[in-house]
Amino acid sequence: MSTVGNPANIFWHENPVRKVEREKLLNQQGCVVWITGLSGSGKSTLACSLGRELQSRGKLSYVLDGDNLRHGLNKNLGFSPESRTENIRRTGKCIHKLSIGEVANLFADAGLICIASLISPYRKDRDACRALLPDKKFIEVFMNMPLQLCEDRDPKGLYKLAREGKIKGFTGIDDPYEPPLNCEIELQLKDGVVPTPHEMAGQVVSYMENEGFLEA
Ligand SMILES: Nc1ncnc2c1ncn2[C@@H]1O[C@H](COP(=O)(O)OS(=O)(=O)O)[C@@H](OP(=O)(O)O)[C@H]1O
Ligand SMILES: Nc1ncnc2c1ncn2[C@@H]1O[C@H](COP(=O)(O)OP(=O)(O)O)[C@@H](O)[C@H]1O
Repeated sequence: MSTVGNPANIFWHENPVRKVEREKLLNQQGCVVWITGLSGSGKSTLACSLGRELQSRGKLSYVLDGDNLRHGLNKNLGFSPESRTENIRRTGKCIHKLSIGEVANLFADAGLICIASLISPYRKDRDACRALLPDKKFIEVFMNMPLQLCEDRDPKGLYKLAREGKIKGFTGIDDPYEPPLNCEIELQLKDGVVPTPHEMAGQVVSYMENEGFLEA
């Protein structure tokens, strides 16, 4: 009888190099910055700006972008509620698909600052990713931009297609986005103006500095 997939026959092998040692080497705390928000709200832009800012401070980060991962790791996934959940967190039903939450957790364990940028519309999925990580190592950043702004931007023309009924189940149009209830950072308009990517990245970096993530 095959024992493949039987957790009873799988054992944890301890790595002699501990996470704190890796963090000391990098002089930073491994963590996940999880950027959530509507399509077009600026997630990828913030992820890039934050990555650049951290790099300039000598901090090692890596971006996991939903759109990009759907070209590779998760290319067989669609946008049904089940697929979105699978994209973000392995449900255990499908052994071939990698969960971004699990991957982000591995990056954080490696000592990196993992920047995950996904719509991640469902609260339960984000909370499940949070639960994968040690306490306070999951920094949820909510891109709280109005739907109208995202739709006006529509850089890929997807909102237009969704309004025309040519894409079904589009987040914010005919599929829900559940805003976070207790995120660490909320980014929003200031006096009706969108902060620059640099300003937004600065807000995240300030939080990380204050919370001690940028030193071992
Ligand atoms: N139905 C539907 N709803 C929402 N988004 C859609 C859809 N179909 C395609 N796209 C494009 O896919 C990008 C979102 O992928 P994600 O992996 O971040 O989505 S999710 O977290 O699994 O919901 C998203 O990219 P971003 O604009 O960068 O968010 C869209 O370009
Ligand atoms: N802070 C910002 N100020 C002005 N334009 C922005 C800002 N952030 C993003 N944009 C623009 O909005 C569009 C969508 O941004 P993007 O980062 O692709 O969003 P998402 O990853 O959430 O879909 C892009 O054309 C981008 O240049």
